[in-house]
Amino acid sequence: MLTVDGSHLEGGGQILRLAVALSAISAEPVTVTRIRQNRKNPGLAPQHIAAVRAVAGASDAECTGLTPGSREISFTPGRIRQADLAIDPGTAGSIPLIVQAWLPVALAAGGSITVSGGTEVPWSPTIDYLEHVFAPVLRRAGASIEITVLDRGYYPRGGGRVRVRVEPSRPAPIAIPEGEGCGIVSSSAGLPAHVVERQATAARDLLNRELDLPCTAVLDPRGGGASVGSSVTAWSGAKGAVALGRRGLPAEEVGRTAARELAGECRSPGTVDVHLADQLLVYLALYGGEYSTHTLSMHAKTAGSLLSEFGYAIRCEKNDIVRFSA
Ligand SMILES: Nc1ncnc2c1ncn2[C@@H]1O[C@H](COP(=O)(O)OP(=O)(O)OP(=O)(O)O)[C@@H](O)[C@H]1O
Repeated sequence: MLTVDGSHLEGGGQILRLAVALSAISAEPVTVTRIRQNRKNPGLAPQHIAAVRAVAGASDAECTGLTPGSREISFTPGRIRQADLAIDPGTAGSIPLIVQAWLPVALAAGGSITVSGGTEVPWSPTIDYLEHVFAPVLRRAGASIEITVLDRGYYPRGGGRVRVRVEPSRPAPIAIPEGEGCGIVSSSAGLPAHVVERQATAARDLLNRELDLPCTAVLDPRGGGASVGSSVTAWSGAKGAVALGRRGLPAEEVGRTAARELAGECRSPGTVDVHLADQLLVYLALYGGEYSTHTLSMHAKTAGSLLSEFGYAIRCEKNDIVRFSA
């Protein structure tokens, strides 16, 4: 039984999600203590519980301590099995983060998950980032991952629903393709149709000016669902950037924020953006390969040290560029 300290100031939820996924994959029971201890709202939030339940469903695990506010859980995995799961945190908890907890486990045996909650949530990848930045790296390595957005759900109301289906696969080592051009998804719900157009135009204009790359934009305006909100996700190759709308923020500014961040990522050294760098580490550990980014983030450090606690070795060389390999 491994004991993992979940009290890091940054990446508290990440430690928990990754710890249970690694427990399931390595068949090593784990206790996570002092969960998000130094946060304003310490302990488990509904989205963390949902992520643990998703991993437990894919690995027939027994858990204790899975209640809101709990500071300690134990997770005893069974056998990874093909399962079709439905997970609903009952809040606008991030669907992409719940899916990311489940995915490395589910890839071993295949299966599906339908998750309710938020497709666009602050401090989290958007669902478009999952589809266009994160998943393509794994698909290129041989994973079969199908993501269907049934409803978008914007923070704080949520109400989104996403189904992800994977085939059993053992992907080849991670290798990052060169980006050719850029893509944009501009989305909204419960707002006038011109919002998605203005967001996309502002993002495309800035990217054309700054990067001189051909740019295609997809507009996804939806009528009244449970939530009101908007987002822009922009990407080139395995570098992406997201921005969320909010009341009082001009639509153009949402588009420019995502585009500016993407332009910055594209001008920086490395093959993936700083967020994808931490999200891919578990796959690097499982399948081997290499990639690089410009900054060693706290999230990447945290994921790297957790992987080594489970016996997975990742090499990280840091010069003017940060290279990860395994
Ligand atoms: N703008 C972004 N684009 C892509 N990925 C992002 C972005 N912002 C955050 N992420 C990713 O989301 C994850 C956030 O993990 P973290 O543990 O901080 O969140 P959390 O589960 O909400 O934790 P806590 O609830 O303790 O704050 C990280 O993998 C990070 O790379």
